[in-house]
Amino acid sequence: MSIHANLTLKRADFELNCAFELPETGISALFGPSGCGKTTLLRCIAGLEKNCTGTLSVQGHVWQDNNHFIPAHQRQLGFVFQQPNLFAHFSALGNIRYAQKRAWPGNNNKTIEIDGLITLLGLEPLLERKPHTLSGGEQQRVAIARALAINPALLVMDEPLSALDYQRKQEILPYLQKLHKELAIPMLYVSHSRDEIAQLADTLLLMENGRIQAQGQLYELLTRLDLPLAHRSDATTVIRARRATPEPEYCLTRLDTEIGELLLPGLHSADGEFRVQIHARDVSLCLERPNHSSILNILSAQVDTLQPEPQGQILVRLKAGKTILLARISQKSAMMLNLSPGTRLYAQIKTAALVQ
Ligand SMILES: Nc1ncnc2c1ncn2[C@@H]1O[C@H](COP(=O)(O)OP(=O)(O)OP(=O)(O)O)[C@@H](O)[C@H]1O
Repeated sequence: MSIHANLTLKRADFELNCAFELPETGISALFGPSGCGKTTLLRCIAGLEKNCTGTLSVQGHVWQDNNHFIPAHQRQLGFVFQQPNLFAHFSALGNIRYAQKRAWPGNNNKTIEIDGLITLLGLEPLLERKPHTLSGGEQQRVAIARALAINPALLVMDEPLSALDYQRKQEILPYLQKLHKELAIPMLYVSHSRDEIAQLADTLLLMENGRIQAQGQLYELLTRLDLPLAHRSDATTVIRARRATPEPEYCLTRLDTEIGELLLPGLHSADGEFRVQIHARDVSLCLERPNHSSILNILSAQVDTLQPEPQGQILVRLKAGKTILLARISQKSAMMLNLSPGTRLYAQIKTAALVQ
């Protein structure tokens, strides 16, 4: 772990008390209800809250402890806000160069090359344009490049997509996925969107009422029944495919996953990690393998836990090999199938229900 934090901040009507660790690379998502303290925690990390006490070390450098408090401008941190806040009088390239002139010295292979960054974020056609001529998503891509151009030891993003409409979000997400794959920088990403987190995060920090409620691998925390995510109406399992192979004849993609082969609509190609989401409400269960079904994705699984939910529903936590899958079915169905922990069954998921 390269980032260690144990931070406290007391306000008249709010107390932050967060202890956590972040890995050296990858995206850690900070997720929690409105007002739980996510932005306050980021401000503490950035050194913007003078009354924040405790310890924080990033990549071996102490940013604060009982005796030291490194001021904000001396913390090797890149910050991306909800609004891009670009300098209006500079071009896109001017904004990036401005940050580059103030860049921290690199250490070994961790220096970020500006040309590579421009390519990674698809900025070549935009470089000479002024911010007011760019779309919100394009401006945000420039803002991300600017934050990375200072060669940060940690990149923090506070709901970077929240000001964008659905279409612009979909345009920018692949760039964030590329950053995630290609940059060896730890990123802390705040979002209200469970969907964004499922697409981007490796690690999850769940926050509630000023505290870190749980932290761990995204895949595990999404399916833990003692945590709130599994109980939301959009509860989901994220499945990692090792490879995605297009099948043009039916406009489908065959995914080679840890739980077997899955078919996804559309044509995708990937030789490496490729994620799909399976919503609990889209998984149906049967005791015998169906032979005459339109559903193409049929997995062998075993009931791990059953948990009754409101509205006559039941959450079924399934084990498919070593992978956990959630199914939300009616209590009546669970009773008719006589489900209990250990029951062997088949989980069915329509191809159209798989979400990339
Ligand atoms: N400058 C401030 N002065 C006093 N209280 C504040 C200040 N900023 C935020 N708060 C309070 O601190 C608490 C945490 O707010 P914060 O903005 O960190 O939450 P959040 O999880 O980021 O919320 P959201 O998801 O809505 O952005 C809230 O109770 C909020 O009202």
